[in-house]
Amino acid sequence: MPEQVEVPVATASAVEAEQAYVDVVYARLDELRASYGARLAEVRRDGPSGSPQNRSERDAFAAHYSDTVARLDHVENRLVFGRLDLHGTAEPRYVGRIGMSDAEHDQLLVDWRAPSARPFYQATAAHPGDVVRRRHLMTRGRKVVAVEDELLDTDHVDARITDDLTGEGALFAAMSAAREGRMSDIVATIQGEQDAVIRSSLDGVLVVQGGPGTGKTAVALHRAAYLLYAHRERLQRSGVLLVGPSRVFLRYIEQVLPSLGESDVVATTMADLLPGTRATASEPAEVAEVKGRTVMAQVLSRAVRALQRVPEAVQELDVEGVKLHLRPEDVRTAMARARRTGLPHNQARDTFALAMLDVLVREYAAARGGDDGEDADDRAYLREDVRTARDVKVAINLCWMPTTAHGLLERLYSRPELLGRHARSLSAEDRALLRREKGAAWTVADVPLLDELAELLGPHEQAESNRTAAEARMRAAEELRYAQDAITSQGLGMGMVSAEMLAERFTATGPRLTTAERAAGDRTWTYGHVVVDEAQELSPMAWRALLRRCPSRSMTVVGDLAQRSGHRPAASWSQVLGRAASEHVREAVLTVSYRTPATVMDAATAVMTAQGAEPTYPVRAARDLPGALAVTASARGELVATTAEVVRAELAGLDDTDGPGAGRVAVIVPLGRVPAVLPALAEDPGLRAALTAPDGDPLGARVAVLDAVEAKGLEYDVVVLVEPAAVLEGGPGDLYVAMTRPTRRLHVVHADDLPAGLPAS
Ligand SMILES: Nc1ncnc2c1ncn2[C@@H]1O[C@H](COP(=O)(O)OP(=O)(O)OP(=O)(O)O)[C@@H](O)[C@H]1O
Repeated sequence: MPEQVEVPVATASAVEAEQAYVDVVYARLDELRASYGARLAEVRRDGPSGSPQNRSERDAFAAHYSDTVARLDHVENRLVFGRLDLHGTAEPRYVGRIGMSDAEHDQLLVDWRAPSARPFYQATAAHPGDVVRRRHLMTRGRKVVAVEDELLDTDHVDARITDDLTGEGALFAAMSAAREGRMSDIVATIQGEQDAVIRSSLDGVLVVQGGPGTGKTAVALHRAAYLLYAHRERLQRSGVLLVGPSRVFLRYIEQVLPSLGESDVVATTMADLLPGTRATASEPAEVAEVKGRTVMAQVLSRAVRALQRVPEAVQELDVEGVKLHLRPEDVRTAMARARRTGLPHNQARDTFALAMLDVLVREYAAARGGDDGEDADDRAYLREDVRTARDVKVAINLCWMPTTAHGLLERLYSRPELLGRHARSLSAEDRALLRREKGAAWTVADVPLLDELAELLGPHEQAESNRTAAEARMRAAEELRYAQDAITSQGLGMGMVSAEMLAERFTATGPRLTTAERAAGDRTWTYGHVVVDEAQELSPMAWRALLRRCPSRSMTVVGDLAQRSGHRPAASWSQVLGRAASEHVREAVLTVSYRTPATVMDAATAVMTAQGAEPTYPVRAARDLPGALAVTASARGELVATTAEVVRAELAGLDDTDGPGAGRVAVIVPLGRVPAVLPALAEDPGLRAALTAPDGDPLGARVAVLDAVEAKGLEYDVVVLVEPAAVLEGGPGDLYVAMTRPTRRLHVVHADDLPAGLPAS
């Protein structure tokens, strides 16, 4: 196992030769950018005028050109990273971020996702296929700084090459680079087992599991990019949904897909899944657990059904002084008819109301002395009398009450007698956990329940029209701004045309939205593929919400059961997935950790094993580093001061190795302690600047203070882990997550005893 990074030195002439090729590719990139940029400018110069049809076409072109320019801008870094020399062809094949041809249509670069790029990731000494030599090009900016060769021709096998790792020099350089607070792509160094997952078939549920740092997130993102490339027709129309554990995590990964040339993916968290609902409150884990149980689906379904009520006795209704009768048997018949439509509650109400009106109008007509020969106009008047009568409206509503998901869930939570009636399968203690005041903010665990209710209820006309009106107002304001810009930029105006007039013309064509934009705003949108990261955290109710969005069951589910929060370990993926575990599920395992040094990985495994929570999948660390694990004991009452000292020393260490200000440190503290520890550390003048997050971006600070749940999925050069015994109180998974975040060094600071399995020094 190599101890430190060794980028093989290639001959100067090889670097020079590759530089010449790389220059050609970048020159072509510049040419394409300039050409698309010019076309975009031309379309924009024509400005927002002309017929709605013209405008709509121009908008389509403008959107296409600006997408292409953005795509070309994003692939600047490491545009070319590989070369294959193949048996039987004199021309080498270059592999890069996107496919590119020169002006004569000769291929300059093969897209990494194309079938012909596959040997770059898959060929091994044992199975070289046609590959004689694989070359990794390491670049900084547009400059080739090194090349690394692997000879796969069996006559020249390099003894160092194993079947496990390809392009070790490039790989170790990537692994050891100082972290900048954002994930980068791994396109140049994808390993064989990862490539197999990335290119696995689109159909069915693929569960990708593996220990911390095995590249699950990286693989999930590259797979999304691969699927969009290989199945563009199918996925461009339906879209791809990516669900991550937190907004911070989504920011952490946000650059990866664009750098792979893909930006049309809807990325969200469970908290933000339901358009128009913001889940901002937090709640105890045991409350969330009850809300996540499958039985809640039954509870909600009963609550909706209870909105459909048959009166016990005949009711008298007054219509224009005439007494009509609402009979239980008529209500029952109308209800049966409405239920037979199979429509959600609010929509089926129309059928119910019409059927009831028919009965009442007949009685009304008879009471008014009319007969069957009455003409259509008369009947329409009679019907209108009945329909608008207050008594009738109230009675029909009482029998079939329209409502919103939010309103109903709020009533269930705040009225114990309602919950008692509909949630008999929950114990009294569990029901008490669900209780909350009206008007309290929503939590993440509420979102799947609201979504389930929205599905059962369907849109509520009044609530919906309020929302549509608000959206229309926003859109109108946007159109007005656009029109004002157009007037200013083209010197229109001068009393001839007002922004309002222009805006009115624009609205005729409506805004142009990408698939992702349309999908993100539509609760009922069904996606062509769904990727779920940190999937071990999702409740059965959350899976139901995701499955509704993916009827094709084409999903990539990524996670690690050992990293699950809380004290209820999951024995298997089928237990976690619940209904999502259909016969289409297939599992893949990633086995090598590219993040955490072996010493730290071994310590984390030992701690888990000592807690009786041995990790599900053994992980082999790709490397070790000297001094990767340090432990500092603190006097009780001086924990923060000791932590501050340790953090300062770690920052100084990074300054020395990577240059002033480079590298990131995370201080991981027990659940609930961030609000106390962060300001206390910030009192240290040596740390204040490093703790400051520019623009409030938590990933922007050089030193982050967070708990294990917030740290999920993230990584830092150095992790200072404060009081591991208390972190363990959140469950063994939390400590496992916390210990496996560093790429270089874990520094434990403790005043309490260390958890079993963690060596004292
Ligand atoms: N083939 C690779 N080449 C270079 N770096 C890699 C490769 N695979 C993974 N990495 C790096 O390893 C680190 C861990 O990857 P990632 O976050 O995807 O792992 P994970 O399995 O999702 O981890 P966790 O379960 O702890 O969240 C990242 O920095 C990633 O870029």
